[in-house]
Amino acid sequence: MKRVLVTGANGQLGQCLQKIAPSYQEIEFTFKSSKELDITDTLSIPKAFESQKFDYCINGAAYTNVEQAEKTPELAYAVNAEGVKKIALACKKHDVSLIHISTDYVFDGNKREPYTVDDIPNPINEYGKSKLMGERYIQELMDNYCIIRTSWLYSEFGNNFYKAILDKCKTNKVLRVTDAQKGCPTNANNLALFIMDHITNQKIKSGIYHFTDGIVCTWYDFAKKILFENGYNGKVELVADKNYRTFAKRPKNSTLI
Ligand SMILES: NC(=O)C1=CN([C@@H]2O[C@H](COP(=O)(O)OP(=O)(O)OC[C@H]3O[C@@H](n4cnc5c(N)ncnc54)[C@H](OP(=O)(O)O)[C@@H]3O)[C@@H](O)[C@H]2O)C=CC1
Ligand SMILES: Cc1cn([C@H]2C[C@H](O)[C@@H](COP(=O)(O)OP(=O)(O)O[C@H]3O[C@@H](C)C(=O)[C@@H](O)[C@H]3O)O2)c(=O)[nH]c1=O
Repeated sequence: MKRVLVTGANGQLGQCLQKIAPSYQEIEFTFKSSKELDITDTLSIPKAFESQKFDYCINGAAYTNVEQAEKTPELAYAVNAEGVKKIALACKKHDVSLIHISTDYVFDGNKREPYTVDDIPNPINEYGKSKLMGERYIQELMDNYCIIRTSWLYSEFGNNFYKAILDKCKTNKVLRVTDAQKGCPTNANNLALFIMDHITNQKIKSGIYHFTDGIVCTWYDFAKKILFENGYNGKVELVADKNYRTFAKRPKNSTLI
């Protein structure tokens, strides 16, 4: 019987993991929401790790609001960098293997081809910088870890671009979506399965991995697909808008391979 602790359990990935957990009878999951285990809180971390011996910790806890991170970066760093450091130290102390999720936004987007794990990160926004700092802490402190970079997550859970576009379709006749960035939309349910495959088969060694669903497109292309899948074609007009205004800079190309 393997024991797995999941942080950030009520987030998008956390809920995908909760959905598939019953099909892993040989694994005992402990799901902790942000209220039950705050990864920035030096007291709540030891409490969780001392409550029982875990084999794995899946860190689904993160500050993921890319726009807000520009305005209050200290909150993003507290969770994505210092919080991750605290989790890494606890995992090391209790001999727990850490599965941590990182992002395509650690890259600057200037490369024309897809980014490999050997490419050097150079984030251009505060969210990406804070996530890279989290990665670096894990690499410095731990031997037994797996950092999985993924991108453009969507699912039936949490907040994501797919749901934002669907919400807008309910009220807007015209949608403006940028075609100035390309990347790989990834179903968070597939990421959850990939993580569980790692745990059940112990196939991959410590290090950094890239996981996506493999299809490269722009946000505009993705929005087009979302409209099509949900019967909004012809009902809502989709306009490609290179100049869609945002607070945070985003990489032009954050395709992962
Ligand atoms: N969403 C995406 O498109 C992508 C996400 N990723 C990465 O994948 C991982 C999962 O993302 P996703 O599930 O979409 O993110 P969500 O924002 O949906 O979930 C993150 C969870 O972390 C929790 N959390 C925030 N702060 C803390 C804290 N201090 N202590 C404990 N929990 C906390 C949140 O709780 P609360 O709601 O209470 O704040 C939330 O439940 C993250 O590491 C993210 O950086 C990578 C690429 C793409
Ligand atoms: C909702 C919307 C967004 N956009 C633009 C804004 C932005 O440039 C791009 C993406 O929009 P969002 O702000 O929803 O997505 P964003 O928060 O940038 O998504 C990112 O989240 C973090 C957590 C990650 O790790 C990344 O992989 C990525 O998924 O699309 C439009 O052009 N029109 C719209 O109607």
